[in-house]
Amino acid sequence: MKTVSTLLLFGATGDLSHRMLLPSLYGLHVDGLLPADFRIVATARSKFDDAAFRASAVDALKDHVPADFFDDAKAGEFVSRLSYVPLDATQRDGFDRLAEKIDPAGGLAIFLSTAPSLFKPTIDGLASAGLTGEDVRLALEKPLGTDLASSREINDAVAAAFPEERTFRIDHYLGKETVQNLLALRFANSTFEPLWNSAHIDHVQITVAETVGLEGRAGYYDSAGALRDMVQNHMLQLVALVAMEPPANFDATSVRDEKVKVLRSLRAIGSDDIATHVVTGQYGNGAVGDQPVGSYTSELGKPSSTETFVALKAHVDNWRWSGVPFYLRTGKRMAARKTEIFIQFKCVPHSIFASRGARTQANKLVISIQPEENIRLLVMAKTPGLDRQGLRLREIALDVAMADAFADARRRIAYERLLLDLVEGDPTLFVRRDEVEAQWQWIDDVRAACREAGLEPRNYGAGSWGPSAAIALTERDGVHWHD
Ligand SMILES: NC(=O)C1=CN([C@@H]2O[C@H](COP(=O)(O)OP(=O)(O)OC[C@H]3O[C@@H](n4cnc5c(N)ncnc54)[C@H](OP(=O)(O)O)[C@@H]3O)[C@@H](O)[C@H]2O)C=CC1
Ligand SMILES: O=C1O[C@H](COP(=O)(O)O)[C@@H](O)[C@H](O)[C@H]1O
Repeated sequence: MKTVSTLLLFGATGDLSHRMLLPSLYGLHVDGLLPADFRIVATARSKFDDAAFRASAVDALKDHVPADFFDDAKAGEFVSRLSYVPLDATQRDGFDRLAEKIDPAGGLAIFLSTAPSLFKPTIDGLASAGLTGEDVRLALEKPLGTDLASSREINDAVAAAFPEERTFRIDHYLGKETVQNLLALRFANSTFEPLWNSAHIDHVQITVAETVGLEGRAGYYDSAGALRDMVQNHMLQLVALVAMEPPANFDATSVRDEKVKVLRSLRAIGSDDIATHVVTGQYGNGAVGDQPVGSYTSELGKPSSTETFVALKAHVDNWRWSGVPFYLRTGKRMAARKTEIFIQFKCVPHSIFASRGARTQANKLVISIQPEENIRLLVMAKTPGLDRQGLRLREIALDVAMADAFADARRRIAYERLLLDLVEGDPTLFVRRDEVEAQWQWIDDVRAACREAGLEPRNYGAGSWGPSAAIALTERDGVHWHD
């Protein structure tokens, strides 16, 4: 696919645009990665002219770009690429005016950073203004539906104007450097892959813990909950990357073909499994660090049974992963911000050191995605000495901090990579329709089973690691969460 010369940004005045998209585009501009003639046409309902929107974009950059990366002159150059067209996406008449701002010959990437309820009217408006031709590609932000049925409706509306190869579904976790590094770790090294299976791996843990609460998104979050907000998309993508077979190439079809096989192999959780496989929670009063924090319902301002935490035991039912539990947990207002993949290997089959009184522990691989980005392999080593009182072994860490290993590389916002791939037409790090639908299928089954079993969120103190039942979920298998 060719590089396009225009980005059309819907929802340009919104939070995501201000915090992530404009700063990412600025980063690409500063690094010289945008074509010289590249233009960004921004749109939303608010009444700005070009100059006023550019001024608001500079303000957003000042607020959200790290101070040592913000530069007045560069920001001025960057915003000269921007123009603004006020438009209500639910009204067809504004789209022709929008089309006049766009050079069709250079190709167009459209980014919908708006509520999903606007996707269909927006696509209809784009089609009526001739903005869906073969040089046009469309990127969509999550949430892509609230269940499989609504996700299919969105996908059908998109497919009516944009074929799959021109549809770019965002999961911003795929834009994170350390998430991509998981693929490098697995498939650019010969060390791990022979061990990456049920013969050598005891279990996998994936944790996405956040310290933040609702952050001004109460309406959306209360209707979604942790299972749909985080597990349906980001966490299942992490599961797919950990569990997939080696793709033949690092290209969109090969990678996504392998991911979808994993997603389709997830074992459905039924209502009889709920007690042993799912724990949900909602935070009560507590403290994150030394900051007192009110309960979810006090933040929300009304009673709610929405889960702000979920822990699950999942299985990938295929040859490679038979019998290996994948423990997943995510929550708001937890003790620390931590996104981590933890691989627990099996113990050595026989310890030659046991007769000398030494205990061995199984190896562990800890892939920290954020806020620290590092890879740590925990292995056994002999404690130095003459062993007069018996031989002692100790767990030591082979530790690589990405920030040290790649000290000269700027840490980028995930959206920088995704926006550049959109502009250049590389869909490898975007989610294909069959993946999204397989993810929804599994989540719909979990939700139906939770309803049938009458599962209610348990209370956990803000600033903790979730309800104690989440600890029991793994402990009954003899497994401890890696905190
Ligand atoms: N913020 C975040 O961190 C994340 C957001 N998302 C998703 O991305 C999408 C955007 O999120 P966010 O920026 O936070 O939302 P906001 O509510 O902050 O922004 C919504 C944007 O849509 C515009 N808009 C609303 N109604 C219309 C309309 N009828 N026609 C044209 N434009 C309209 C608004 O501008 P105006 O009022 O001027 O029209 C604004 O620019 C949402 O679906 C959200 O769930 C996903 C992941 C993270
Ligand atoms: O998509 C979402 O992700 C964020 C967490 O993203 P991260 O990059 O900070 O890990 C989450 O806070 C939000 O609720 C969810 O919608």
